[in-house]
Amino acid sequence: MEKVVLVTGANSGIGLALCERLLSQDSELQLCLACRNMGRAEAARSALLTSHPGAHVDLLHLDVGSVRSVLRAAQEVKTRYPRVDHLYLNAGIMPNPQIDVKAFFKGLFSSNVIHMFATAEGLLTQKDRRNSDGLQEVFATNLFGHFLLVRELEPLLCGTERSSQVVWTSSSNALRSAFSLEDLQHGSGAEPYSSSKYATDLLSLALNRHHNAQGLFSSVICPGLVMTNMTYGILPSFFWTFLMPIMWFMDVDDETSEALYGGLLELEKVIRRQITEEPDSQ
Ligand SMILES: NC(=O)C1=CN([C@@H]2O[C@H](COP(=O)(O)OP(=O)(O)OC[C@H]3O[C@@H](n4cnc5c(N)ncnc54)[C@H](OP(=O)(O)O)[C@@H]3O)[C@@H](O)[C@H]2O)C=CC1
Ligand SMILES: CC(C)=CCC[C@@H](C)[C@H]1CC[C@H]2C3=C(CC[C@]12C)[C@@]1(C)CCC(=O)C[C@@H]1CC3
Repeated sequence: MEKVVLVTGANSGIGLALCERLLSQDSELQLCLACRNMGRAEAARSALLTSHPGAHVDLLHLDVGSVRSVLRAAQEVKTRYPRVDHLYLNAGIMPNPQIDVKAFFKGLFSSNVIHMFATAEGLLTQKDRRNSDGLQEVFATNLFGHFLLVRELEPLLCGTERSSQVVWTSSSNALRSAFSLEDLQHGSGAEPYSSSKYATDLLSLALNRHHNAQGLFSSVICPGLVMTNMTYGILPSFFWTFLMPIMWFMDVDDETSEALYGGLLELEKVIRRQITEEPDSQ
C-alpha cells in the first residue's frame, strides 16, 4: 500500500530538500506538500516532478500560523486520505532576527566558542508580534498550529493497523533558558524562536507519552545550520560566504563520530573475543 506523507513548509529550504529525498527513496509514496504560499508550492511541485516524473505529489493550502486554516486543512486531509503514515512538521519562522555582535566577539575568544557557533546561545533575538488569532506569531507558527494539526489528524495517525511517525524540525537553538511554563508563548521575552523549539522538544516527548500505545511515534530532528531563506534573513549571502569556512572548521562532529565508530568497532572485537574465550557463567 502507498504510504501517505505530509510535509509542512514544503515549498522551500529544508522542507523541499526533504521531499526530494523522500521521493528518491520511495517513488511510490503519496506526498502532500502543505504550504501557505501556493505559488511557491506549485513551483516546488513542478521541480519535484521534473526530478521524479510520475511521482504522486499533491498540494494542500495550510497556514500553520492561522487556527482556521489549520482546521480547514485538517478537514481536507481527512477527506483525501485514509491515514497519514509520516507527518513532517517543518514549517517555521524567525522574524526580524538581530545578532548581538558584542556577544559574538566576546564569545569568539572564550572557551565557549564551539557551543556558541553550534547553538547561537546568547547571540540571537527576534521581534515577535501578536497574530490575528491573538497568539504570538512564532509560537503559533512553529508550535501551536502544528500541535493543533496533530490533534485534528489523530484519527488518521492513531489506532490504524500500522504505526505512524510525527517528525518535528527542531533546532540546536532550542534553549531551556528561553522557555517558561508561565509564558508558553514567550510574549515577554526576546527569544521566541529558541523558546518555540525547546517547547517542540518537550511536546514531542509528551506526544509519545500520550500516544505511543495508539501507534503514534513522535521524534525531533535538528538539521544543523543550513543555508535557506531563514539563514539569509539573518545575514546577507556574502557574509555567509566568509563565515562558512569558519563554520566547517568549527564542525568537529564528523571527525568525532568517525573516531567513535572506530572505537566501538575495536570494543566490539574485544567483547566478541572475550565472550568466546570465557565460559558461559549461566
Ligand atoms: N536553516 C537552518 O539552519 C535551520 C532551520 N531549522 C528549521 O527548519 C525549518 C525549515 O526552515 P528553513 O528551510 O531553514 O527555512 P525556509 O524559510 O526556507 O523555510 C520555511 C518554510 O516554512 C514555511 N512557513 C513559514 N510560515 C508558515 C506558515 N505560517 N504556514 C505554512 N508554512 C509556513 C515557509 O513557507 P512560505 O513560502 O509560505 O514562507 C517555508 O516553506 C524551520 O522549522 C526552522 O526553524 C532548524 C535548524 C536550523
Ligand atoms: C559576523 C557575525 C556577527 C557572525 C555571527 C554568526 C551567526 C550569524 C551564526 C553563528 C551561529 C549561527 C546559528 C544560527 C544562525 C546564525 C548563527 C547565529 C541558527 C540559530 C539558525 C537557525 C537555527 O535553528 C539554529 C542555528 C544555530 C547556529
